[in-house]
Amino acid sequence: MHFGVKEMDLVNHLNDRLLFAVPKKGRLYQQCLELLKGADIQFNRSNRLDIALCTNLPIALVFLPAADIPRFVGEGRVSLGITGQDQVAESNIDVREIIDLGFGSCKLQVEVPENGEISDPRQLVGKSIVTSFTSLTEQYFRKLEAEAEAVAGKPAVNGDEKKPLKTVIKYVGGSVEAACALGIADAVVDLVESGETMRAAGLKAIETVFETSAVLIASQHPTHPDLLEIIVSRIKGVIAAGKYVLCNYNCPRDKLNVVITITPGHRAPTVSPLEEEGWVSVSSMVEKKRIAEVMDRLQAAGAEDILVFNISNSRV
Ligand SMILES: Nc1ncnc2c1ncn2[C@@H]1O[C@H](COP(=O)(O)OP(=O)(O)OP(=O)(O)O)[C@@H](O)[C@H]1O
Ligand SMILES: O=P(O)(O)OC[C@H]1O[C@H](OP(=O)(O)OP(=O)(O)O)[C@H](O)[C@@H]1O
Repeated sequence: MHFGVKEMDLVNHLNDRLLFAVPKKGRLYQQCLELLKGADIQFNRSNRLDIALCTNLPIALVFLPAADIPRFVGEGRVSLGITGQDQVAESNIDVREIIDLGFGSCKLQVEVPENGEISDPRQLVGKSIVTSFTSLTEQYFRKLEAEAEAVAGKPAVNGDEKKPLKTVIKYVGGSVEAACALGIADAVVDLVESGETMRAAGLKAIETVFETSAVLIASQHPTHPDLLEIIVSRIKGVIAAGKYVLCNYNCPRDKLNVVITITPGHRAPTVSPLEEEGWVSVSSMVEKKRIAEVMDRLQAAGAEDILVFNISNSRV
């Protein structure tokens, strides 16, 4: 971390500000910046400085590794943060998960050599596993070992944390996939999105340990609760705006009963009379991923002039 002299100056200006932790690089970085822009959280970040004061709100952004953000937020001095749900679960730290941000989706999976003998995670009990997620991996193998004991008819305490684990779990900080090829692991537990990295390393996934996406987290005791609520509702608005589109169409009044069941809207659709006798115009929010199917159904039900608009921001 680069807390230089300038940052020490900045630290002295932090007392009256809500601290908001954002990943300093990596997979979540770019989308976090877009989210902050959407929520109109403006800041200037000097080159290589990991603290930036917001210019339009009493907030300071702190740029930290995604893996460390749950700890900073859990300690309470940093009130808000964005990181992966995997990092929150791995850290075992008590923070409030506020909203699933819908990006950074991937799966923490058990990966083994594509052409090897292992095809079932139970074959890995007692073997060597390499991962950056040692806590989640240990929990997973504790459960697996307890199940194996139960099947063997021995008394099994489900996931007993005091019992030594037979499976060896080793930590590496990155390039986890290389561990099998380098002969230090029988399997790895790592994040998979497209599967390209895994396939390039000659590995295949045999089990999912955890499904994750980016999440907004808050400290249990935030320093500026009122400001926190404002930021949270701005971010919720940006996320909702990205999930929905606005659908407008015209239809004969006698078809209204049918079409509004297709576009019930967030609360209710807006229906306005048209100048043409017997016709109405309907406006309704629709989930973006369902819009093509909704347009098909509207057309089949007699709607005309169907128009779809992006929503740039919202408070719903
Ligand atoms: N391939 C991926 N697709 C989507 N989200 C991912 C992917 N890899 C990681 N993530 C999410 O991003 C978080 C941070 O991962 P990333 O690998 O970017 O961390 P980093 O170690 O801080 O960055 P870097 O890998 O550049 O050192 C992960 O905990 C996970 O929630
Ligand atoms: O399934 P894919 O789409 O190929 O993505 C998966 C890869 O992405 C992440 O690493 P990243 O590239 O962020 O670098 P890292 O290994 O340094 O963490 C993850 O650790 C995998 O290696």
